[in-house]
Amino acid sequence: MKPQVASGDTPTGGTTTTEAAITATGVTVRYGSKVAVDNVDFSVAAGQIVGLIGPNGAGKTSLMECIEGLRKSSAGDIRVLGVDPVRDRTAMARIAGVQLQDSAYPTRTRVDELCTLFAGFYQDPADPDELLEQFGLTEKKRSQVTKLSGGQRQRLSLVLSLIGKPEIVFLDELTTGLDPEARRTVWDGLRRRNEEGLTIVLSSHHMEEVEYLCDRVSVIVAGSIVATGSVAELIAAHATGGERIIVEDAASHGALREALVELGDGVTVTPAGNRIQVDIDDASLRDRVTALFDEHSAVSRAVTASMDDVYVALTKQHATDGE
Ligand SMILES: Nc1ncnc2c1ncn2[C@@H]1O[C@H](COP(=O)(O)OP(=O)(O)OP(=O)(O)O)[C@@H](O)[C@H]1O
Repeated sequence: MKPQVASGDTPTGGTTTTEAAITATGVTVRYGSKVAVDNVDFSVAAGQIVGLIGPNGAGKTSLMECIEGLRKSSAGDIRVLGVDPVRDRTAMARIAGVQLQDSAYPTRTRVDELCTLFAGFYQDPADPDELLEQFGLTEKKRSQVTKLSGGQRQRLSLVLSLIGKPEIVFLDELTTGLDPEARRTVWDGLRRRNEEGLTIVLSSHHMEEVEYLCDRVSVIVAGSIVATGSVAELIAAHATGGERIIVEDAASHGALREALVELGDGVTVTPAGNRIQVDIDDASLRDRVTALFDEHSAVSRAVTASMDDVYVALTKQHATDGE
């Protein structure tokens, strides 16, 4: 029987199970005495987009490299669509594509030549032109790889990871260095591939990206997965329970800030550039806060909780737990 994995809540409150694309149990990665990944269980259902987030050095790349088969874990068991990624490199190359953080390609080669070279590795490759188009590189087709910008090279490595028509792709910080338009192009291209059945595992430091793309997200801190769920589940469980309001033009609102601080523990006042971030944890103070805004003629806007809040709450909590 194929391994199954819970893939999320159904509208009736139960959970659905689908074929597991990845099952990783008890994965540990040690570098000498350093434990970079500590007895982690991680699973991904086929057809999902799953994100790994966490601070620098948390262990995201180490865990992903083990799942990709590029690194042998110190302990644990990993299967990718039933394949042992370290032992069966040939099967792994057939089913999985990998976009690496620092990809080095022959520098004098042109983009289209490199795509043709990669396509030659596979029996039934994807159409490189279609991929270049999908990820906004058609105009760079005849450019030497060395003449591409960092963001264009990043997109090229994504195209190359998809040329073998993988069933699952691993993307490590995929849009780092991309401008906002290129980022949207990449996200939309990936969504389309996902709709065609591609399973995607990505690590990211961009919470907006995770919110836009991911069906499920795992948060990794100091080598352990500390939370997993959909974006909505994580926000409901871990984002600040109160209300957040942003006040513009902090420079002219010193007195307002002092008055808010005097309200005590139920209100947290945080300077944020030329804005003031006001978190109302005690709802009974809401009217007094509003009255102060009116009194000081402050321009304010409420913001909804996001993955940023989840990230900050969990990394703070687990950094403190670890102390
Ligand atoms: N080859 C290595 N030798 C020794 N230590 C390593 C090696 N690779 C990673 N580490 C250490 O293991 C820990 C986890 O690193 P890893 O690269 O997996 O983290 P990450 O979450 O991907 O970080 P980032 O967000 O910065 O990419 C870090 O403390 C790092 O210094």
